[in-house]
Amino acid sequence: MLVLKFGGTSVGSVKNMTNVKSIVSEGGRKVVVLSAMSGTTNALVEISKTITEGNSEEALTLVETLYQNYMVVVNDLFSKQEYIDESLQYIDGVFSELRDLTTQPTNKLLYRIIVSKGELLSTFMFSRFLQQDGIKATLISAFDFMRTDRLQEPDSFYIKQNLERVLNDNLDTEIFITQGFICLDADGQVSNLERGGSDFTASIIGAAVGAEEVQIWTDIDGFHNNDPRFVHDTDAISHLSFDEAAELAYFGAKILHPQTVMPVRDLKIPVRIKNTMEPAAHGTLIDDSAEGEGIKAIAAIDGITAIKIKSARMLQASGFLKKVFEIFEKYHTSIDMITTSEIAVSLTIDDPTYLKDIVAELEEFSKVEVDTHRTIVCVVGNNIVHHPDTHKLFQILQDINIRMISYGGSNNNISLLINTSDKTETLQKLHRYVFETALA
Ligand SMILES: Nc1ncnc2c1ncn2[C@@H]1O[C@H](COP(=O)(O)OP(=O)(O)O)[C@@H](O)[C@H]1O
Ligand SMILES: N[C@@H](CC(=O)OP(=O)(O)O)C(=O)O
Repeated sequence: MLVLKFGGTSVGSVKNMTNVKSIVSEGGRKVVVLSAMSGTTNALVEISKTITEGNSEEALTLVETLYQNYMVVVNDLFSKQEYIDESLQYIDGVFSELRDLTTQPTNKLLYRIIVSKGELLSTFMFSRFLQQDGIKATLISAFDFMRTDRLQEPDSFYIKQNLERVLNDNLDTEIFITQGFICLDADGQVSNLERGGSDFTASIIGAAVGAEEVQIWTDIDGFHNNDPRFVHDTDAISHLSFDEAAELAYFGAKILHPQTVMPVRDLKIPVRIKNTMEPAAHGTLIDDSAEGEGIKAIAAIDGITAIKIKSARMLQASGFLKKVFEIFEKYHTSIDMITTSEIAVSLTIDDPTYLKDIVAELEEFSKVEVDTHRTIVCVVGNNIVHHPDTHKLFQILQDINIRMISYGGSNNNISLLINTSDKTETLQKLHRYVFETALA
């Protein structure tokens, strides 16, 4: 069994959906996980935000604009009248629900119901697109098996049991199509795996069915050695270990959802990143073997807040860090980077939801400084901490104001905290140096 996930761009046009059709119609039994058509989830988030702001008239206008886009897609996608009629009926149902929702009182559930519609629309239309060509494909609802527990983690036992049941109900099916991103929560309410979560859906399914491989099909020829949105001349990496891929994804490589590697790592199920527009390209293989020395890739994550906690009480006192960490734990806020001196500790968080509460509690026993708009740049490679030339990175960045350095936490990762305004320059300088010297 294979699991293939196609992202927003891959299902974002008739041309790309035609590529996806030819990719999925080859080979054996598979589960195909689809995202919403590109732009749809953003539009749904905007609709939900507009409703929350109390502007239901504007929300209705946004719903109508999106509806018109789908009318065009149906006309382009289908040639046979029965498929046009069936799709129009489905789309009309979804959009009449969205119109009703524009006047409902807002809450988290309303948002989740609204954003779930993108994947429901794309999977419905793609399954009918295959059927129009006589390709047998069964649409299965993620709501029938994909569920999170009280800690909002995937409920792997529930998922395995229910997915097996759904697959066994359709023993003669070769191609299953399902929605990425969406799921039910522990109370059985509509929920999701957070933005970009379809990759995570694919690896959760891969683990549940014991897949041979999980394939992430996207709009680029693999995991690149730097962020192509900020640096020219980046190259696809042919191989990454699970650890390397996880670090890069966690520290901002948008191509992979940060949690994707988690469900498959222990089961040693490889993840392959492929380009829907260029299926013959090698792509990137992610598995449990580490190979080569030197820097493999650079990534950056914005929206980081740095917190410096200074206290005379820290001097030669044990238990100070415990006290600090307990506050972050209390507010379910995870810490990304940390450096300490004898009288101060600096750390970073990427979720500032509870920043005010955290600072208030820290100020009860220390002096606190907060810096927002920071970026973590992360350099990843096999055993780079021990590479004799690694220190030269800091010479290259002598004009950049580096606020924190994390070196030696793992052998494979060096992280630097910089001002977000210096991000592009930092990525470009590192790229030029690293990939044109012996460090690569
Ligand atoms: N290191 C990287 N390698 C490849 N792509 C990257 C990297 N960092 C950022 N990206 C961006 O990620 C995009 C693909 O991710 P995403 O938009 O989530 O795809 P999809 O819609 O297929 O899920 C690429 O088009 C590229 O601009
Ligand atoms: N549609 C969702 C889930 C997703 O994973 O999308 P994509 O695969 O296009 O990044 C989102 O936009 O967040």
